[in-house]
Amino acid sequence: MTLLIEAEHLYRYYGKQCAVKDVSFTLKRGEVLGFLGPNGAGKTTTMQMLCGLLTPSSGSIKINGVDLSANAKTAKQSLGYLPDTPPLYKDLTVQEYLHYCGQLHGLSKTALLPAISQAQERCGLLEVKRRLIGQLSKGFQQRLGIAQAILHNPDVIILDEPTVGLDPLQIREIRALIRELGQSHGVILSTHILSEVQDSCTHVQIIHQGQLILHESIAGLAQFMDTGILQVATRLAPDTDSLAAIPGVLRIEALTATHLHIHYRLSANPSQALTAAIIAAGWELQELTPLKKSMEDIFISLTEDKRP
Ligand SMILES: Nc1ncnc2c1ncn2[C@@H]1O[C@H](COP(=O)(O)OP(=O)(O)OP(=O)(O)O)[C@@H](O)[C@H]1O
Repeated sequence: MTLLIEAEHLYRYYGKQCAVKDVSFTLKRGEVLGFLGPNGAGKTTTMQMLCGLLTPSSGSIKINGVDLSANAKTAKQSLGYLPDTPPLYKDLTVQEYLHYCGQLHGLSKTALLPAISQAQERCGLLEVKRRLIGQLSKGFQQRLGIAQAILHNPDVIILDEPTVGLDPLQIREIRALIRELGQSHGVILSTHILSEVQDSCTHVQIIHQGQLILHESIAGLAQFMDTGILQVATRLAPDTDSLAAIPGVLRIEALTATHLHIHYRLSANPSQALTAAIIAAGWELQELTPLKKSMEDIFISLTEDKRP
């Protein structure tokens, strides 16, 4: 299967400042890659290089197997881009605007109308297609921004902060749309919102001071979320010495006589043995939950580790 994006050893200098350092990654169809990083980390610079708006100082980008610098026009046909501020003309109707965008994308006359209808349908715009863009809510304007990005049915969709400024209901709708797009395309979205990555993405990538410090599947993030602590509650006070003797248990932190934090070796999770021991002793188990780090905790620990 052809990779939709192959970015290899990307560097970008602004004068002497190196904004992006040796960034390499790939994107496949069916992946939604969340691109995270603190302010000034290099997200926009990287996204603009991927879209062909900024030339890398060195390194190479292939879009759907086509080299972006050698064959920009062909490579860009596989790309749809939503900048952080959608390029909308407020005096046009939704239909007129998409017509104009379709012409810019080079769609033929016969392809144009079906493409507009399909994009409107996918983005939930059919009910407002005759309305002036300036009169639409921010949520509908954002959907329209996405519609112009997918109008020519590109393989790769790049979305810069797609949910900024939307209300919670609109955010939920746009995230559902992104997940749906991810099933048949490859999507990259940049965001500051960590929950957005867990909610909409299949993969996450964190950039810090120009360098990638994490590229993981959302499933693979589980290993970073383990704290090695079980939260245990019982109705009757257990004998902590006998629990501490169970293989895998490192130490027991008693919050109260019946609420414990049991620290364990990650390679030997003692949940089953603890459950069995507590039940057998008649201490009445009420809770046994692994404590997990949040995305925020992971993000902070990864970026703090790399501070100069
Ligand atoms: N045109 C430019 N000229 C000089 N320096 C720039 C330019 N654009 C970006 N930079 C610098 O490059 C670094 C990376 O910026 P970039 O905009 O890519 O980061 P970002 O992760 O998108 O940040 P934000 O989340 O704040 O948008 C920053 O230090 C920024 O000041």
